Amino acid sequence: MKPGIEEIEFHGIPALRLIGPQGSSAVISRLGAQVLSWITPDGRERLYLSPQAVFDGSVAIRGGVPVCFPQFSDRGELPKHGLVRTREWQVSARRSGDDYALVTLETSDDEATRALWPHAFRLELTLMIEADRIDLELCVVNTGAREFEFTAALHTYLRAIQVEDVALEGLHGHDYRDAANGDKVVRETGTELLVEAETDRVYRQVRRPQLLRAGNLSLGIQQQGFPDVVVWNPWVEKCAALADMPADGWRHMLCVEAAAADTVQQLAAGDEWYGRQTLVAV
Ligand SMILES: O=P(O)(O)OC[C@H]1O[C@@H](O)[C@H](O)[C@@H](O)[C@@H]1O
Repeated sequence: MKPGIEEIEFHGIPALRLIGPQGSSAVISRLGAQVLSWITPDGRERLYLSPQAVFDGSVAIRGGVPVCFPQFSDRGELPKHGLVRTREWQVSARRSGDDYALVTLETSDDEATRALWPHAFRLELTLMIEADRIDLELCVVNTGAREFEFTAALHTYLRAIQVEDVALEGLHGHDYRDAANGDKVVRETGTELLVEAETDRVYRQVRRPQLLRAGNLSLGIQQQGFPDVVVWNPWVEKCAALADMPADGWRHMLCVEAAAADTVQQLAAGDEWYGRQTLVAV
Protein backbone atom coordinates (compact mmCIF):
# COMPACT_ATOMS: atom_id res chain seq x y z
CA MET A 1 0.00 0.00 0.00
CA LYS A 2 1.30 3.45 -0.95
CA PRO A 3 1.88 5.93 1.90
CA GLY A 4 -1.09 8.21 2.50
CA ILE A 5 -3.42 9.72 5.09
CA GLU A 6 -6.96 8.67 6.01
CA GLU A 7 -9.58 10.36 8.19
CA ILE A 8 -10.77 7.79 10.72
CA GLU A 9 -12.64 7.41 13.98
CA PHE A 10 -10.45 6.02 16.72
CA HIS A 11 -12.19 5.07 19.97
CA GLY A 12 -15.07 7.27 18.82
CA ILE A 13 -13.08 10.44 18.16
CA PRO A 14 -11.86 12.00 14.89
CA ALA A 15 -8.31 11.06 14.05
CA LEU A 16 -5.94 10.66 11.12
CA ARG A 17 -4.23 7.43 10.17
CA LEU A 18 -0.86 7.85 8.47
CA ILE A 19 -0.05 4.89 6.27
CA GLY A 20 3.71 4.66 6.04
CA PRO A 21 5.90 2.44 3.85
CA GLN A 22 6.20 -1.32 4.31
CA GLY A 23 3.01 -1.73 6.35
CA SER A 24 3.90 0.85 8.99
CA SER A 25 1.17 3.16 10.31
CA ALA A 26 0.43 5.75 12.98
CA VAL A 27 -2.72 7.37 14.36
CA ILE A 28 -3.02 10.94 15.65
CA SER A 29 -6.20 12.38 17.20
CA ARG A 30 -7.42 15.93 16.74
CA LEU A 31 -8.09 15.93 20.47
CA GLY A 32 -4.77 17.04 21.92
CA ALA A 33 -2.87 16.35 18.64
CA GLN A 34 -2.01 13.12 20.40
CA VAL A 35 -0.25 10.27 18.61
CA LEU A 36 -2.15 7.19 19.81
CA SER A 37 -0.64 4.34 17.84
CA TRP A 38 2.55 3.53 15.95
CA ILE A 39 2.86 0.17 14.25
CA THR A 40 6.19 -0.78 12.69
CA PRO A 41 6.58 -3.00 9.58
CA ASP A 42 6.87 -6.09 11.82
CA GLY A 43 3.24 -5.50 12.85
CA ARG A 44 4.11 -4.49 16.42
CA GLU A 45 2.46 -1.64 18.32
CA ARG A 46 5.21 0.51 19.85
CA LEU A 47 3.16 2.94 21.94
CA TYR A 48 1.21 2.21 25.09
CA LEU A 49 -2.44 3.29 25.16
CA SER A 50 -4.32 2.48 28.33
CA PRO A 51 -7.34 0.20 27.77
CA GLN A 52 -9.12 2.46 30.30
CA ALA A 53 -8.20 5.72 28.57
CA VAL A 54 -10.99 8.32 28.40
CA PHE A 55 -11.71 9.87 24.98
CA ASP A 56 -14.39 12.46 25.80
CA GLY A 57 -11.99 15.37 26.37
CA SER A 58 -12.79 15.60 30.10
CA VAL A 59 -9.25 14.45 30.92
CA ALA A 60 -6.14 13.86 28.82
CA ILE A 61 -6.02 10.55 26.95
CA ARG A 62 -3.81 8.17 28.96
CA GLY A 63 -1.14 6.95 26.59
CA GLY A 64 0.39 7.63 23.20
CA VAL A 65 2.17 10.98 23.06
CA PRO A 66 0.38 13.76 24.99
CA VAL A 67 1.64 17.29 24.28
CA CYS A 68 2.42 19.25 27.45
CA PHE A 69 2.47 23.07 27.11
CA PRO A 70 3.02 25.74 28.50
CA GLN A 71 3.75 23.95 31.76
CA PHE A 72 5.38 20.61 32.40
CA SER A 73 3.76 18.56 35.21
CA ASP A 74 2.84 20.55 38.33
CA ARG A 75 5.86 22.89 38.29
CA GLY A 76 3.73 26.06 38.25
CA GLU A 77 0.26 27.46 38.79
CA LEU A 78 -1.41 26.05 35.69
CA PRO A 79 -3.28 22.74 35.40
CA LYS A 80 -0.91 19.76 35.39
CA HIS A 81 0.93 19.47 32.06
CA GLY A 82 -0.58 22.69 30.79
CA LEU A 83 -3.50 23.63 28.60
CA VAL A 84 -3.46 21.81 25.28
CA ARG A 85 -3.96 18.09 26.00
CA THR A 86 -7.75 18.37 25.90
CA ARG A 87 -8.09 20.92 23.11
CA GLU A 88 -9.34 20.22 19.60
CA TRP A 89 -6.52 20.94 17.16
CA GLN A 90 -6.93 21.73 13.43
CA VAL A 91 -5.18 19.92 10.62
CA SER A 92 -3.02 22.49 8.81
CA ALA A 93 -0.87 20.34 6.51
CA ARG A 94 -0.83 16.81 5.15
CA ARG A 95 1.33 15.24 2.50
CA SER A 96 2.88 11.94 1.54
CA GLY A 97 5.48 10.59 -0.85
CA ASP A 98 6.86 7.16 -1.74
CA ASP A 99 8.61 6.77 1.59
CA TYR A 100 6.76 8.96 4.09
CA ALA A 101 3.49 10.46 5.27
CA LEU A 102 3.24 13.67 7.31
CA VAL A 103 0.57 15.72 9.03
CA THR A 104 0.66 18.97 10.99
CA LEU A 105 -2.00 19.93 13.52
CA GLU A 106 -2.18 23.34 15.12
CA THR A 107 -3.87 25.20 17.93
CA SER A 108 -3.62 28.71 19.30
CA ASP A 109 -4.63 30.84 22.25
CA ASP A 110 -8.25 31.78 22.84
CA GLU A 111 -10.30 33.17 25.70
CA ALA A 112 -10.06 29.93 27.66
CA THR A 113 -6.24 29.76 27.50
CA ARG A 114 -5.81 33.51 28.07
CA ALA A 115 -7.96 33.28 31.21
CA LEU A 116 -5.29 30.98 32.69
CA TRP A 117 -2.16 32.11 30.84
CA PRO A 118 -2.22 35.62 29.37
CA HIS A 119 -0.14 35.03 26.25
CA ALA A 120 -0.71 34.75 22.51
CA PHE A 121 0.73 31.64 20.90
CA ARG A 122 0.39 29.14 18.09
CA LEU A 123 1.48 25.52 18.45
CA GLU A 124 2.13 23.15 15.58
CA LEU A 125 2.64 19.45 16.08
CA THR A 126 4.02 17.59 13.07
CA LEU A 127 4.10 13.81 12.86
CA MET A 128 6.09 12.14 10.10
CA ILE A 129 6.22 8.39 9.58
CA GLU A 130 8.84 6.54 7.55
CA ALA A 131 9.37 2.77 7.37
CA ASP A 132 11.02 2.27 10.75
CA ARG A 133 10.72 5.65 12.42
CA ILE A 134 8.49 8.47 13.48
CA ASP A 135 9.51 12.08 14.00
CA LEU A 136 7.43 14.38 16.16
CA GLU A 137 8.09 18.10 16.11
CA LEU A 138 6.52 20.70 18.37
CA CYS A 139 6.78 24.26 17.12
CA VAL A 140 5.87 27.08 19.51
CA VAL A 141 5.26 30.52 17.99
CA ASN A 142 4.96 33.62 20.13
CA THR A 143 2.27 35.55 18.25
CA GLY A 144 2.00 38.23 20.92
CA ALA A 145 3.84 41.47 21.62
CA ARG A 146 5.64 40.33 24.80
CA GLU A 147 8.20 37.66 25.59
CA PHE A 148 6.88 34.57 27.44
CA GLU A 149 8.37 31.63 29.29
CA PHE A 150 7.22 28.04 29.02
CA THR A 151 8.04 24.45 29.82
CA ALA A 152 6.82 21.61 27.59
CA ALA A 153 7.10 17.94 26.74
CA LEU A 154 6.26 15.22 24.28
CA HIS A 155 5.11 12.78 26.97
CA THR A 156 5.75 9.55 25.05
CA TYR A 157 4.32 6.32 26.50
CA LEU A 158 6.40 3.47 25.05
CA ARG A 159 4.90 0.01 25.13
CA ALA A 160 6.74 -2.71 26.99
CA ILE A 161 5.85 -6.38 27.19
CA GLN A 162 7.20 -6.30 30.72
CA VAL A 163 8.85 -3.12 32.02
CA GLU A 164 11.02 -5.14 34.40
CA ASP A 165 12.80 -6.53 31.31
CA VAL A 166 13.54 -3.09 29.83
CA ALA A 167 16.90 -1.31 30.03
CA LEU A 168 17.38 2.31 28.97
CA GLU A 169 20.90 3.29 27.91
CA GLY A 170 22.39 6.70 27.20
CA LEU A 171 21.77 8.64 30.41
CA HIS A 172 25.03 7.81 32.19
CA GLY A 173 26.80 10.85 33.70
CA HIS A 174 23.76 13.14 33.58
CA ASP A 175 22.25 14.82 36.61
CA TYR A 176 18.61 14.08 37.25
CA ARG A 177 15.99 15.50 39.57
CA ASP A 178 14.32 12.60 41.27
CA ALA A 179 10.65 13.53 41.72
CA ALA A 180 10.00 10.12 43.30
CA ASN A 181 12.57 10.93 45.97
CA GLY A 182 11.93 14.45 47.27
CA ASP A 183 13.29 16.18 44.13
CA LYS A 184 16.84 15.24 45.12
CA VAL A 185 19.35 15.95 42.35
CA VAL A 186 21.45 12.86 41.66
CA ARG A 187 24.21 12.03 39.14
CA GLU A 188 23.39 8.94 37.05
CA THR A 189 26.22 6.45 37.55
CA GLY A 190 24.68 3.42 35.82
CA THR A 191 25.23 2.66 32.14
CA GLU A 192 21.65 1.43 31.93
CA LEU A 193 18.52 2.42 33.77
CA LEU A 194 16.38 -0.47 34.99
CA VAL A 195 12.83 0.15 36.22
CA GLU A 196 12.42 -1.64 39.52
CA ALA A 197 10.23 0.80 41.48
CA GLU A 198 8.32 4.05 40.94
CA THR A 199 10.50 6.13 38.61
CA ASP A 200 9.96 9.85 38.00
CA ARG A 201 13.16 11.54 36.86
CA VAL A 202 14.09 14.64 34.91
CA TYR A 203 17.51 14.09 33.31
CA ARG A 204 18.97 17.48 32.48
CA GLN A 205 20.77 18.71 29.38
CA VAL A 206 20.80 15.37 27.59
CA ARG A 207 22.60 15.54 24.24
CA ARG A 208 23.09 11.86 23.45
CA PRO A 209 20.46 9.52 22.03
CA GLN A 210 19.05 6.74 24.18
CA LEU A 211 18.59 3.08 23.40
CA LEU A 212 15.65 1.30 24.93
CA ARG A 213 16.48 -2.39 24.96
CA ALA A 214 13.39 -4.54 25.35
CA GLY A 215 13.79 -7.94 23.72
CA ASN A 216 12.62 -7.56 20.15
CA LEU A 217 10.90 -4.22 20.75
CA SER A 218 14.11 -2.17 21.02
CA LEU A 219 14.04 1.50 20.04
CA GLY A 220 16.49 4.30 19.43
CA ILE A 221 15.30 7.61 20.89
CA GLN A 222 16.70 10.99 19.93
CA GLN A 223 15.69 14.57 20.57
CA GLN A 224 16.61 18.07 19.44
CA GLY A 225 15.59 21.38 20.97
CA PHE A 226 14.24 19.72 24.12
CA PRO A 227 17.05 19.82 26.70
CA ASP A 228 15.70 17.28 29.21
CA VAL A 229 14.62 13.64 29.17
CA VAL A 230 11.90 12.56 31.60
CA VAL A 231 11.59 8.90 32.55
CA TRP A 232 8.34 7.95 34.28
CA ASN A 233 6.74 4.75 35.49
CA PRO A 234 4.16 4.97 38.28
CA TRP A 235 4.74 1.37 39.46
CA VAL A 236 2.08 -0.56 41.39
CA GLU A 237 0.66 1.86 43.98
CA LYS A 238 0.60 5.12 41.98
CA CYS A 239 -0.84 3.19 39.04
CA ALA A 240 -3.66 1.87 41.25
CA ALA A 241 -4.53 5.51 42.04
CA LEU A 242 -4.95 6.39 38.34
CA ALA A 243 -8.59 5.83 37.38
CA ASP A 244 -7.75 5.51 33.68
CA MET A 245 -5.10 2.80 34.07
CA PRO A 246 -5.71 -0.92 34.66
CA ALA A 247 -4.04 -2.42 37.74
CA ASP A 248 -1.22 -3.94 35.65
CA GLY A 249 -0.86 -0.92 33.31
CA TRP A 250 2.46 0.12 34.87
CA ARG A 251 4.01 -3.14 33.66
CA HIS A 252 3.31 -2.43 29.99
CA MET A 253 4.61 1.11 29.67
CA LEU A 254 7.59 3.35 30.15
CA CYS A 255 7.41 7.06 29.45
CA VAL A 256 10.58 8.44 27.88
CA GLU A 257 9.72 12.07 27.29
CA ALA A 258 11.49 14.77 25.33
CA ALA A 259 11.04 17.75 27.62
CA ALA A 260 11.92 21.28 28.57
CA ALA A 261 10.98 20.52 32.17
CA ASP A 262 13.70 21.93 34.41
CA THR A 263 15.10 24.23 31.76
CA VAL A 264 12.57 27.04 31.28
CA GLN A 265 12.43 28.33 27.70
CA GLN A 266 12.12 32.01 26.87
CA LEU A 267 10.50 33.05 23.63
CA ALA A 268 10.61 36.64 22.39
CA ALA A 269 7.64 38.25 20.62
CA GLY A 270 7.42 36.94 17.05
CA ASP A 271 9.97 34.14 17.59
CA GLU A 272 9.58 30.40 17.03
CA TRP A 273 10.92 27.48 19.05
CA TYR A 274 11.26 23.88 17.87
CA GLY A 275 11.59 20.65 19.81
CA ARG A 276 11.72 17.19 18.25
CA GLN A 277 11.66 13.56 19.29
CA THR A 278 12.56 10.72 16.92
CA LEU A 279 11.81 7.07 17.60
CA VAL A 280 13.55 4.45 15.47
CA ALA A 281 12.84 0.72 15.58
CA VAL A 282 16.18 -1.09 15.73
O1 LIG B 1 -1.31 11.86 35.18
P1 LIG B 1 -0.67 12.86 34.24
O2 LIG B 1 -1.21 14.25 34.43
O3 LIG B 1 -0.78 12.43 32.82
O4 LIG B 1 0.86 12.90 34.62
C1 LIG B 1 1.59 11.73 34.58
C2 LIG B 1 3.06 11.90 35.00
O5 LIG B 1 3.76 12.62 34.03
C3 LIG B 1 5.17 12.63 34.19
O6 LIG B 1 5.76 13.29 33.14
C4 LIG B 1 5.51 13.32 35.48
O7 LIG B 1 6.90 13.29 35.67
C5 LIG B 1 4.78 12.61 36.61
O8 LIG B 1 5.06 13.27 37.83
C6 LIG B 1 3.30 12.55 36.34
O9 LIG B 1 2.63 11.86 37.37
